[in-house]
Amino acid sequence: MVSSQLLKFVIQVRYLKCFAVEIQAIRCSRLFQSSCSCKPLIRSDLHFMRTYCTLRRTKCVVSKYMFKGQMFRSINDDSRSDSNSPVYHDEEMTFGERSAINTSEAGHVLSEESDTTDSVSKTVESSDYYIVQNVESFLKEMYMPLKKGYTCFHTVCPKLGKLAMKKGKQEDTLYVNSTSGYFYCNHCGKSGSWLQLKDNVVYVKSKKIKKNITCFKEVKENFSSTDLIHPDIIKHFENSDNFTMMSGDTFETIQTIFDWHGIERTTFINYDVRYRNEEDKYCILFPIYSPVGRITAVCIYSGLITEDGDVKILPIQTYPRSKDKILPFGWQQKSSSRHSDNIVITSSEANAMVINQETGIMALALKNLYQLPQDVLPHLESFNKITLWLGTDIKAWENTKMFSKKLNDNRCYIFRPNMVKYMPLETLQNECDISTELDKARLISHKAILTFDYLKQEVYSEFAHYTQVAGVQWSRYTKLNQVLKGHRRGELTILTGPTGSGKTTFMAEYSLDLCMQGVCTLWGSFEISNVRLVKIMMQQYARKDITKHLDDFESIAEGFSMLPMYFMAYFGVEKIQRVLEAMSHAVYVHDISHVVVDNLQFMMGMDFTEKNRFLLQDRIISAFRQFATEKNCHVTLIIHPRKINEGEELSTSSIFGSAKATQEADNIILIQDQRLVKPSGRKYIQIAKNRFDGDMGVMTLTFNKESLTFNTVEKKKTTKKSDGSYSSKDEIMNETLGSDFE
Ligand SMILES: Nc1ncnc2c1ncn2[C@@H]1O[C@H](COP(=O)(O)OP(=O)(O)OP(=O)(O)O)[C@@H](O)[C@H]1O
Repeated sequence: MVSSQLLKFVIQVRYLKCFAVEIQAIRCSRLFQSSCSCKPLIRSDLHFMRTYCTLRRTKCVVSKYMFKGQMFRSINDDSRSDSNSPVYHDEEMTFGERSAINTSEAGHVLSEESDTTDSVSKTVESSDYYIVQNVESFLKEMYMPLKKGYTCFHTVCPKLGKLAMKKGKQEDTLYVNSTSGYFYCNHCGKSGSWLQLKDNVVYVKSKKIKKNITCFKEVKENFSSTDLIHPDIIKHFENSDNFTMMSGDTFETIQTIFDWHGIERTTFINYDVRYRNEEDKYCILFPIYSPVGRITAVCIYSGLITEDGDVKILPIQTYPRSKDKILPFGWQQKSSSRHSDNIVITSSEANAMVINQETGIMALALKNLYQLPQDVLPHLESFNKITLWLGTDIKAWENTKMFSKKLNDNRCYIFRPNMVKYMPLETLQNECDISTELDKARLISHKAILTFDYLKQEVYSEFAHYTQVAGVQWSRYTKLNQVLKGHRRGELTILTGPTGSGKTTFMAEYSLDLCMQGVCTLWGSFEISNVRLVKIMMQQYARKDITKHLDDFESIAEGFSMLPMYFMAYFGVEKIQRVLEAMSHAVYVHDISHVVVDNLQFMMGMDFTEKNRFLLQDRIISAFRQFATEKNCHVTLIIHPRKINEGEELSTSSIFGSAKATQEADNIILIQDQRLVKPSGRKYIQIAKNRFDGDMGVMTLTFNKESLTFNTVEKKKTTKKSDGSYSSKDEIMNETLGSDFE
């Protein structure tokens, strides 16, 4: 809500010395509290601007039009300088701001829709992550002391006086993430975005007497807005008992059901784990504390022994059910840890407890193994050694590399594939020493030249886990798995098809399928609004027409909101630079591993000539290619095909632009739609390029109009005719082409 109220104004600033004219755009939510239109400026606002300019050693001239509550066009922008109509600074506009202006100015229907989208999904705001490059200079300009940590700058709460600034005690530290600008203040317990930080620092610094100011007034407290425990947690805890009350038999049964042999009863007690008996079902409640010792969630394991003597484990439930990221388990041991600068990050509550029980080292268990929330980074700043023990397979290795980068490679100790055979609990159960295993972890090497010995284990692991190396498998498109083998990080996929052939609809389900298996996805839907896209995806997610099942909307929305699916807050033509910035931001903050851009033509803007448009497209494709490789993130681009003759099938050369797109892509997917020329014509997906192993093929789809989903059609396999066509209409055919693919 606050961010939607953020409106921007432009002030003209004249430097005293050189009289050069500069535009300074400042955001300040305090100045504009009304939702869509600006309130006239008042005296204190002017005072604020004066202070800001004094601090920046600049002179401020406020246009009289500001008092009418209008925003002004930049005087540097000749084409706009004489107009009085509202304008926004493209690169500093948040989604909320832009929606407001779009609705009023251009008639785009974004603002209303964005709220609906937000209720079921997460929108990656354009915030001003690009300004984050200026974190350091901004803090210096504000005369804030500065120390560079592993992931954050350490400064001091702006409310504190000079003495505290000098002392820089840990309890007064303000952490500012050096990549995203996200902040956490130890003194106020508040956390928020870079914009909120900037806004508040300027505001607080403008006040001479700071005693009565509420620092970060409009910012919520970290991890929980109140001291109150969520009713869901209370409800579950009320009906539960401490492990001290548990009989020996029950303890043994629980150990058998969940295979927790080796974890001592005192360990459960130390972690304040509770249990509850529901008829023959045992529920174990793990409280999830915040780093500041506040209970934020409860994670419930349930299981039973059936009459046949089989163990049945039920799905793990976490309450409160919220789309906010769940913090890692294990902060409750922060104060009692025997190694204050050493921590292990692992994969489950049991593993975290075993590490702590056996070594005294604090261990955290990530709730989602594919996401490391940036909220925890400031709280990990004090640890000089972080050991990542996330798993023993290729997927865990990929996540380990990603998290190590995020946490700072210089302090992360990791297990390369095959360095450890077991996870901590299994290690204990196999009577191996946890400390000895932990000692095997190594820093990620930065050497430019590597020996074969160094790579050997990794290479072995790639051979040994061939299916995992092939990537995440689709659950709805098993045929796609046969051809593409899986969805891998770091690749570029191009999807093209005739206009209206269902590119967006197909890609929505394709990405949703992956996302439901933990592939964190970012959608850049420039062609259709996020609301329309989410509507399509929700139908596909629920596999039914929601208009006919409106009563189910809430439960479908709840499930959908749990998916790691994010949306770029852009619509229509957008600058490639901004899109790449949003993508980088999302990769860092939300650990995105799949970005979908629909479609490339919207990145090209309008001001290109026939001559340079191929050049422009080539540059854009190169930029996405580079992004995919550098960030180890899969990018899928939807591109319109060039005009083809009626009835002609698409091929790799039908992709709009020069040959660059097809060269850069790892995978090319074509939607062939012969229904456009004859009513009985078929529609199918053709894999026209597959760099991973060269297999190509076609997959016929049937469309379910109710749920907007595609079903693959399985029919008899037939052979390819000499003219290259297929003798059967519906089949999947693989043909190995070898590796001469470029
Ligand atoms: N296989 C199909 N059979 C019939 N209708 C389909 C099929 N696939 C998609 N549609 C419908 O066709 C319409 C257009 O689909 P979609 O927007 O996905 O196409 P597109 O190729 O992305 O369009 P554009 O060329 O405008 O980008 C939608 O209403 C969708 O529900």
